[in-house]
Amino acid sequence: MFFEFGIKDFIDILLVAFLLYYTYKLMKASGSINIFTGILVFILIWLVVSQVLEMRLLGSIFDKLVSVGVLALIVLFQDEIRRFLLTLGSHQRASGLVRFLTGNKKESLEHDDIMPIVMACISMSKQRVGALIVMEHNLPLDEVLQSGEVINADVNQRLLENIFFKNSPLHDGAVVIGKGRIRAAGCILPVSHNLDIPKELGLRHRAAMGISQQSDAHAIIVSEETGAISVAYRGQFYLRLSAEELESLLTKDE
Ligand SMILES: Nc1ncnc2c1ncn2[C@@H]1O[C@H](COP(=O)(O)OP(=O)(O)OP(=O)(O)O)[C@@H](O)[C@H]1O
Repeated sequence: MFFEFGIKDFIDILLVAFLLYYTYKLMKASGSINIFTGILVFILIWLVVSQVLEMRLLGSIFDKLVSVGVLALIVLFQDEIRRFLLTLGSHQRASGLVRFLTGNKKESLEHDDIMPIVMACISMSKQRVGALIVMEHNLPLDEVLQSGEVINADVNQRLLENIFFKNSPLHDGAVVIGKGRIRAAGCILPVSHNLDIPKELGLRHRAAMGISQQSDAHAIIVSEETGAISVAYRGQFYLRLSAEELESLLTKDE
């Protein structure tokens, strides 16, 4: 019997390799790399038992475990799956196509809206005022918005500084900016449990990382301790940014 290997098989293998690599990257970002290794080992044992050794009893037990396991994995990794689909959907070309088909305009901040945010961060950094600002893009952050107080005001440097001023009742939590407006303050973000985050970065940074892993938002952090300005975006930190770096990161059209 000849083993035929065509272009379709090549694409098949390439897609599986891509899927595995992407799953690995997502799991690494969310700190669940050991679970990924465990699943791979389990699949390997399952294949050997049922396909190579053809052990029917053990094979059928493993088959049952796999069908239940798929459901368990969906529940366990709902955030990662959501992020994977989001990344696919918010890829520049894909979202461009969706906007073209639905006739929606891109909801991003204009350069004029970004400057007050950059200026506010620079000013707060100099005064060692801690801040956490989330910039909503294509994925709506309704749950996060509901956890805070509605503001619905123009993006304004002095208002941002006022919100994060130490004695302000709304200084705790995050400000969410979206659709060209300061939408809410005092918002609670999901905290990332990624074990790779350096120990010196506390809860403010973990909260920024959390929302960047679950959405396409930029999360800007001004450290109260060091005054450093950092951004979490798509599960990655950009630490100790200058004003120019912050501006270019926020205006970059992904
Ligand atoms: N889940 C969360 N959602 C929104 N804001 C949060 C969350 N967790 C913490 N914060 C904010 O972060 C503040 C605590 O920051 P903490 O000192 O732990 O962080 P940090 O990353 O070390 O930052 P800093 O360098 O400013 O100290 C809280 O007062 C609160 O305003």
